[in-house]
Amino acid sequence: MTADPPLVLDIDGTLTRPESWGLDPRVLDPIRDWEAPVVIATGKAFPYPVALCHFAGIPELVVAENGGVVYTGEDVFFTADREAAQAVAERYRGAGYELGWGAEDTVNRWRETEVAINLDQPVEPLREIAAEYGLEVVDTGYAYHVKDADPNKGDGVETIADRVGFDLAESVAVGDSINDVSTFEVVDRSFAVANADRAATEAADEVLEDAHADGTLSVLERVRGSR
Ligand SMILES: O=C(O)COP(=O)(O)O
Ligand SMILES: [Mg+2]
Repeated sequence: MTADPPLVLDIDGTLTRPESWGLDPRVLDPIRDWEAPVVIATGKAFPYPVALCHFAGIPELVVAENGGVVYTGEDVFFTADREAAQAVAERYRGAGYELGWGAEDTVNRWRETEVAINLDQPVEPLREIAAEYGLEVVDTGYAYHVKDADPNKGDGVETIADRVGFDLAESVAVGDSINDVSTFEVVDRSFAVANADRAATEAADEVLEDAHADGTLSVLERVRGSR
């Protein structure tokens, strides 16, 4: 019982501060010092988790766009096509709605396999249009994601574990929302932070007492050296 277990970490709601955007900087040191692979698995567009790894000083092992983009540190895999999601976004705009991120839209600017819509925009028309294109709308609590139903974070994590050569049966995942359920299913031990939504809470092996980064830091403390 000396090695650290590999980690699969979500970003929003999991590495962030309560009630605001933004990383909790206390997570950076334990992640950097972790003596096993750390996979960042997020709904955010590819550059965001890559930048997080870069600034944390860890290898870039990344599942972005809810599994649509997977980076093993050597190869990038795209598991979905943005075309249909883009068509849904255009129809939604044509019906008089907005994606809700302003003119330059850095939320979608580098997004390659799905489209994200601000939670302050009406979701029902979005769901109706997405259904016409055979796509789903996933509400992460941070954005509505219009995406292919097939790719998910868990599949992406499996691809990375396979390529990097670590054992998911020894790994730990922490997350906060429905888009983390698939990662919970592929690891040994899964934890939902206290602010997690119902889907994540029900799927996790354990629901933490602490919320956001406090919850994640408590897991890191607990599982360090536990493999
Ligand atoms: O992009 C989102 O909506 C949520 O991102 P997350 O998967 O890192 O929590
Ligand atoms: Mg999240």
